[in-house]
Amino acid sequence: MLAATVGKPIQCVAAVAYNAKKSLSVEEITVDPPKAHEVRIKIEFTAVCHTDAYTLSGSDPEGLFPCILGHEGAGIVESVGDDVMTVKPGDHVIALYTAECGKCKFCTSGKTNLCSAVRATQGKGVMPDGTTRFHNAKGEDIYHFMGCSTFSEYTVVADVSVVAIDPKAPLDAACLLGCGVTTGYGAAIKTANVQEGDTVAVFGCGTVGLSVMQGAKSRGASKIIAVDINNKKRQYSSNFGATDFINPKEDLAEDQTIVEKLIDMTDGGLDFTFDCTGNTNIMRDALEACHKGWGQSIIIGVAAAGEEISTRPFQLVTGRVWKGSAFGGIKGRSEMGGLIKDYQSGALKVEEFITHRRPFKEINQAFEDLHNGDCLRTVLRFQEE
Ligand SMILES: NC(=O)C1=CN([C@@H]2O[C@H](COP(=O)(O)OP(=O)(O)OC[C@H]3O[C@@H](n4cnc5c(N)ncnc54)[C@H](OP(=O)(O)O)[C@@H]3O)[C@@H](O)[C@H]2O)C=CC1
Ligand SMILES: N[C@@H](CCC(=O)N[C@@H](CSC=O)C(=O)NCC(=O)O)C(=O)O
Ligand SMILES: [Zn+2]
Ligand SMILES: [Zn+2]
Repeated sequence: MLAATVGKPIQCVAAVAYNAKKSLSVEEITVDPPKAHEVRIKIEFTAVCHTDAYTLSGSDPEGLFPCILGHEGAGIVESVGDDVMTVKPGDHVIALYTAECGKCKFCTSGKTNLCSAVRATQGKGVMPDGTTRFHNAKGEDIYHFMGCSTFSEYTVVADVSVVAIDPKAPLDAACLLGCGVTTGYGAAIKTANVQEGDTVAVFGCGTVGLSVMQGAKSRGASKIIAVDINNKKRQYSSNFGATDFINPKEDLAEDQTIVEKLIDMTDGGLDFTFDCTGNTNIMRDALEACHKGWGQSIIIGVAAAGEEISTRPFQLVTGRVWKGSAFGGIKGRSEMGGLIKDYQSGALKVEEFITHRRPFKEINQAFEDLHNGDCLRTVLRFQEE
């Protein structure tokens, strides 16, 4: 049965980021109906990813204000615009910040999960027609974010930016597949394509890094070394498959660098390293800890505007490879079903990342949770209990 709201604007709660470095304003906004090739979703659960905090910090060159942040969200389709063929009202869905149109040069290349269909307008905070579906009580426009804007009870996304999932999958866990878990797991099993016996080091043991570890473990990596400056991440790392944990602030001999320590531990360096911190000095360490001749370092962390990476070109001349990974190299619409199945079969841990739960109105505390060291993900619920 169609909702009574179909074709009409909806008033609902959202968290608006009016300025960088300021708390979000939890307020009532208006969400316009979806236009052609657009989908309006009732978000049930959303989590806060480190990238939301990064954009709110003002360090994102694409950050626009006022906007509605959030890109780890799951919910139920309320209505669809004309010509939407892939989802229908009532479908359980995950919003996708990496679209998949299936038709563009990128999608048809077979070489990447990046898609160009809506990326340009997505980066400008608007829908593909150049306008926004969000307005505040003063009638002012509010920008979209990463094509998702899940910090709103209702959001509108492009039809290429949403995937329907098995309705039996709990949406509070499924929302984490919208970014963190998929990103790390995919980086290990797709971008790096870790093989049995490989040695792996993961810098940064948040949701993304821990998900890399579980991907590497699923492939039978012989050594998975977790590196983090926060000792609270030691136990989490072990839970997600790490064989070793190093805190560079405590576990290095005098005058020993983390690179030297890792090379010592692995007979010359690692087959794969992953940066999951966004720190460009760590990215260099991660590359230089790779084995001469074949080691590959995958950059996942997002660095602030103006930051640059550097190393001696000799590091690459002698066979180390520097790569990046967005959304784990996963194609959201064609591959999410497989991840949901892995989660349902118990092969992929997802719920285990939910360390905190809060009602949506506590979203600002959820950003604080993120910086408190013991939080992997805070899941926010829209439904009052
Ligand atoms: N490429 C992509 O598609 C995606 C990229 N990202 C990016 O990935 C990164 C990780 O995200 P997420 O897991 O959510 O973030 P978290 O903040 O949860 O995890 C980062 C971890 O790195 C640790 N850390 C910070 N500095 C260092 C250091 N110098 N050495 C070792 N460890 C360090 C942090 O410790 P502490 O607890 O003390 O802060 C924390 O445990 C972010 O930069 C995020 O923006 C996220 C999703 C997708
Ligand atoms: N606007 C940012 C882009 C930061 C970035 O690299 N984002 C990742 C996803 S981070 C998710 O939590 C990504 O997928 N990048 C590919 C893309 O097309 O954006 C900046 O400019 O720094
Ligand atoms: Zn994210
Ligand atoms: Zn495409």
